[in-house]
Amino acid sequence: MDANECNNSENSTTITKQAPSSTISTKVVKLDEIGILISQGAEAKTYETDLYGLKCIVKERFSKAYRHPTLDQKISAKRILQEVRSLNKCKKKGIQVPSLYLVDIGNNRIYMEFIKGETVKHYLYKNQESIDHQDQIILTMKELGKQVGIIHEMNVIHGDLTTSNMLLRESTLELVFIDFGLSYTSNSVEDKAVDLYVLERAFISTHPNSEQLFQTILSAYELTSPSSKIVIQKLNQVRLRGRKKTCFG
Ligand SMILES: Nc1ncnc2c1ncn2[C@@H]1O[C@H](COP(=O)(O)OP(=O)(O)OP(=O)(O)O)[C@@H](O)[C@H]1O
Repeated sequence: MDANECNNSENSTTITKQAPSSTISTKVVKLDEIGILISQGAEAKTYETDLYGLKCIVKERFSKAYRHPTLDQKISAKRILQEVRSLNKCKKKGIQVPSLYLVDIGNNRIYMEFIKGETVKHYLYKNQESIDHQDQIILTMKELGKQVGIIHEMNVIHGDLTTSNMLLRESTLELVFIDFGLSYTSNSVEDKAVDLYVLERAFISTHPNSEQLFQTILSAYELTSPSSKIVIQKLNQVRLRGRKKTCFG
């Protein structure tokens, strides 16, 4: 496969330089032929496939016809590298994210661990009203707040914190963060507060009566570091701005 190999042991990722062109095949394997399309977003298609016998997920960014091809390739490569960087930083800190198997910049693809489980969105839809699941839901919300706090402490902004971008591993019910395609590095309190605001809006718009759940997330977030208190104060300002926008357009 024509790829830049990404060796993701627990602590390191190396993207190796491409082999001399005489030694590699130029045939690009079409993912439609070898995988099952499981999702198509605005920028990428996600497939489930098999890599040397290992079930995996491949995320392929597709080109945008309205962008100049060279610029398009640059933007795609930048986003892929940013996603890879964020995944690695999180992995190193012990945050549950899919392990990286291969990065294929030439074909705008990332191959990663397939997480067997369901999205937090689906889990809450099914169980939010069930008395039997309340303890597990609260545990998951506390874990969510703590993990986002650690992610922010590393100055990683996820960029798309929604309950669709968190999976619960079937075997352990561990929370796994996915989709770092819009992530970036920033130490700005404002950026972290906006990340939380996106999560809050996602909760309010997707899960009815979830104010208490979000409060549980914030309480756990607040405990992660001294600076997280400041982020929550900023969140109040971001909320006010959001309301003004909704009221006055
Ligand atoms: N590592 C994984 N293991 C299992 N399923 C995954 C994995 N990564 C992604 N998925 C599934 O594929 C879907 C889309 O993945 P992802 O969110 O990364 O792509 P996207 O194109 O950026 O999507 P979106 O348009 O929702 O932002 C997820 O909602 C999830 O159901």
